[in-house]
Amino acid sequence: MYERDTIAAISTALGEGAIGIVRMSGGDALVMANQLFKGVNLLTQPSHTIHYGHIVDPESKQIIDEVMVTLLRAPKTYTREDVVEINCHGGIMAVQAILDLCLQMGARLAEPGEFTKRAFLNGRIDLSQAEAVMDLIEAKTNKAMQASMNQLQGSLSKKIRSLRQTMLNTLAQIEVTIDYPEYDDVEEMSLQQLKTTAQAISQEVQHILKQAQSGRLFREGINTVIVGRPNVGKSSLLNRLTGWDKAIVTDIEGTTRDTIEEMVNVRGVPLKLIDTAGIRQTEEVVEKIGVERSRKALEEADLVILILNQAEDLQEVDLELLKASQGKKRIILLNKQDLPSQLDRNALAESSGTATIIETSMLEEAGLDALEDEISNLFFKGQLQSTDINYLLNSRHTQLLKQALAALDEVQSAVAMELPVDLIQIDYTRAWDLLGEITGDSVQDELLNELFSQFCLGK
Ligand SMILES: Nc1nc2c(c(=O)[nH]1)N(C=O)[C@@H](CNc1ccc(C(=O)N[C@@H](CCC(=O)O)C(=O)O)cc1)CN2
Ligand SMILES: Nc1nc2c(ncn2[C@@H]2O[C@H](COP(=O)(O)OP(=O)(O)OP(=O)(O)O)[C@@H](O)[C@H]2O)c(=O)[nH]1
Ligand SMILES: [K+]
Ligand SMILES: [Mg+2]
Repeated sequence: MYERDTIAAISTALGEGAIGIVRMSGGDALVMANQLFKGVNLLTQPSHTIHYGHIVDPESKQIIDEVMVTLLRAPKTYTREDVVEINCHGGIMAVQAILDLCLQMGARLAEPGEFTKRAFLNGRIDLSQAEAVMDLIEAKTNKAMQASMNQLQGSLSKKIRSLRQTMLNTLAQIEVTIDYPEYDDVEEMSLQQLKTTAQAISQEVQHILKQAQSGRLFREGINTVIVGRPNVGKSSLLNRLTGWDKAIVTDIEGTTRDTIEEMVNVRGVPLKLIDTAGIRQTEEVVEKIGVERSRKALEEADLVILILNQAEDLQEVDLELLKASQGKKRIILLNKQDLPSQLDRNALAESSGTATIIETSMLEEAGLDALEDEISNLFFKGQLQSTDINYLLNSRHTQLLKQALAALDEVQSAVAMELPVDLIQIDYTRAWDLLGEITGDSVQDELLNELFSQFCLGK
């Protein structure tokens, strides 16, 4: 069924490493490798064995490298095809030379992700699992890695399949209602029931989308932007949280000219911390651009840390920033507590709403614990534990889920309008299909087959 050509690629990072792997997959992988390998006859060796020997250029007879060759016969392999892995010396020369020899033997250079694509095409993993492999490779935080591992093990697929199963049951009943009106015991599939299922599924889909939003935060780090007027202590905060003097701190206003990013881990919460140029009216060209970037960073933030200097009274820019950050998750710091207070707390209360206010002194390193507590509270408060971050959605998944939601909405309003069942069924089936595209399960014909196999009518 899977007579695909044999592909080859370097499967380890190019660069100086101790070992590099050239991997081949396909029906001719073993034969090709055997032509290059001087050692035992690979063709007669059992599967899942590893063999010491040399790679020799069959034309020049030149020894290219001393290697270990792993032999994996279909179907218990990564791609479900025959796989050979040539473990050679690291660096660029040996792996490249051995890859070239594989290509000379007739293998084709694999496209990016093609081994994993074959794992999908040959049915070992589904689409969302294949996508998880890519996420795993790109994971930058421990939590991100756990999340993609969950996905790789099929958590999203499992969830989607169970939703589709529920929908399928409803569809099956409708089908019977339409085609076999004489079965009056199943004819009771009321429109109301259809609506209820659509509602339930729609809630679940919304839940997945919401969870995934949190998942994204953990995968990429929470975009945390430090804003405030010049000299309030933004760069000082960045340095305190990162534990080293990443940003320049001086008593000169406008020291930070451009946004500075650093990943930090606050009580297990990964933050992409962004220090910005102090916001003020300026005609200075470079600073002006910096201020623009600060405002943009504020707009894109998942979390805003707004710093005020409590040794001065609130200024227009402070009020403007309080307003601009209103709709966001935010924490307000009253910095420079070591200095006499000048800030009118009542005026602040009017503009700060329900935001948490923390008193700090970067100079004396005071209030940082309270800040870390608050950050971890904001993101862990009951709803989010690392083990819950099951779903990693890429934009394809998100699109499909949103489209499915729209279709389910249509179902609900069609029911409200008392449209005929077979019309409503179209939207319902569309939602079912859209969800199926996430796992790669959706095929139109499949719907009918499944319906019949599920709902054995005995005719
Ligand atoms: N040398 C090497 N290391 C590697 C990989 C690889 O391809 N080669 N992997 C590449 O990503 C990862 C391991 N992932 C793998 C996933 C599935 C199978 C596999 O053979 N699955 C079969 C048989 C399982 C079994 O024996 O029980 C299957 O699911 O049918 C192999 C590796 C990480 N380390
Ligand atoms: N007394 C006192 N001084 C502080 C405190 N935090 C920061 N400073 C000082 O205030 C000055 C400005 O600090 P920065 O961290 O550079 O301020 P900033 O907000 O990054 O300033 P810009 O980059 O210019 O916008 C420096 O001299 C710091 O040492 C504090 O809590 N107390
Ligand atoms: K400064
Ligand atoms: Mg600064």
